[in-house]
Amino acid sequence: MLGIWAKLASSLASFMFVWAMLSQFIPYELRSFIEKRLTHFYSQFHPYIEVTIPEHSGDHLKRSEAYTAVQSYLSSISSKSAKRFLGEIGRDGKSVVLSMDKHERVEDEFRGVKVWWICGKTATSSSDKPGPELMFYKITFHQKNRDLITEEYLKYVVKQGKAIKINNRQRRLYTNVGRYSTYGSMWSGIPLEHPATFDTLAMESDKKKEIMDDLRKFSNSKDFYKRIGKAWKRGYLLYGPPGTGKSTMIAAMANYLQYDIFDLELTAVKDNTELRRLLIETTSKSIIVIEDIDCSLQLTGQRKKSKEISEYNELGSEGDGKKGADKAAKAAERGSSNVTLSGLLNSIDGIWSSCGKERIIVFTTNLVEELDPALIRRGRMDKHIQMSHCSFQGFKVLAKNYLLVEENDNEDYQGLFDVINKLLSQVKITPADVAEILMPKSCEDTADKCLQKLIR
Ligand SMILES: Nc1ncnc2c1ncn2[C@@H]1O[C@H](COP(=O)(O)OP(=O)(O)OP(=O)(O)O)[C@@H](O)[C@H]1O
Repeated sequence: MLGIWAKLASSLASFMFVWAMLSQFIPYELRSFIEKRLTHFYSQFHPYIEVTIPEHSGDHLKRSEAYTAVQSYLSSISSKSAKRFLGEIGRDGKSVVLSMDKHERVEDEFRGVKVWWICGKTATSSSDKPGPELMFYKITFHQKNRDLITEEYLKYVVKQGKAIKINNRQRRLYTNVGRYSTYGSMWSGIPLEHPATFDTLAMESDKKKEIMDDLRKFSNSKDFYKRIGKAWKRGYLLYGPPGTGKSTMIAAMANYLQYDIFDLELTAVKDNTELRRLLIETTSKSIIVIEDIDCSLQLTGQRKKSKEISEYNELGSEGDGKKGADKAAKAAERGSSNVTLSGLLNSIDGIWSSCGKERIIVFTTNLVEELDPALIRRGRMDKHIQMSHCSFQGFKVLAKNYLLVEENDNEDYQGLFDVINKLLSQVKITPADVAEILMPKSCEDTADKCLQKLIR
């Protein structure tokens, strides 16, 4: 029996070899006609089904989403079973990204059912001559598993592949530059490499957990938003004194969800039309940030503006002088932008209701009570988060970040931590100030000394 199969296999191999040699001399149209007929003939007796996922679907020049998702999925599983790889340097310039080599076969298993993937190239045809070669992935499986594979496995592959792609992609921080770039965009992007995470954020742990749960729930709620007929968006208002970690929180949010950040500088936006265009250009899975919204908009005219300038100048003289002065300058400058409150509200509501992509918008402010209620009403800014002065829990996070010490590491620290705990309940100090004091400035600055300095 084995002998018959061996003979069959060897004749098939010889046939394939001869065909490969001969086919080079056969005109393209005739060759593809014969190949189609042979494939049809072969499929009559073959109990396996093949599904091809081409690089491009239809006339689109962009790679199809299914193709790139399959590619990411297969790169992740092929490291286990493929024998040959194509290696490429990743976008970060350091990591090596492996993908399947041409004609490499990769086996996968789904609920006990085996499938085989192959990566190949095919020549496209235009009316008179062969077109460029295009890549494809082909999956082969037994026909008895048709429903499982086409209805469940392929969806699973695309979902997994998209998640892998998002995790691997280099996230970016975009700012609006006030003019068009060479690509015709008003946004200019750089890699987002802010290291802040919720672990390093000084804040009470239950408050952190509540925000993380809210973010996760939002990003997993595509179907929910579709069902209730609302745009897939969520607004956060972060308010509190300067130096309490509002910008740090935004970076932690982006790192947690693997989103890009679009930092919108409203004072650089000419008018409402330009604002609308900027918002339309933002991509899915992004956080649109308007920092210091109170300084960015012409809310109630000149009188208010001059009041703000003096308030920020006072803020500047209290502590973080540069920031206070910056904000005063911003408040003075904003008269040059013609963006109006109603323009902002219409742009935000308009863009979000018309596209099905997930977006978070964050406003930050030091003066929440000054904001127009329409701007921050629930439904627009769904979650209001107060960033407050440093609590004992927040201090413990900073001590761990900056000095690598914890309360019960030894008795000395325990004593110092107790004093700090008591002091923090009486003194208002921002996490930024605590961080600055805890930061060792020389080799002599031991953890003990930095903690003593904070107490003083
Ligand atoms: N809650 C925090 N957790 C960890 N680090 C913090 C926190 N708050 C402030 N810091 C530190 O202080 C610096 C300034 O903080 P950040 O810019 O996030 O404050 P902010 O509230 O956005 O200030 P502003 O309102 O002036 O923009 C940060 O670089 C960070 O090192």
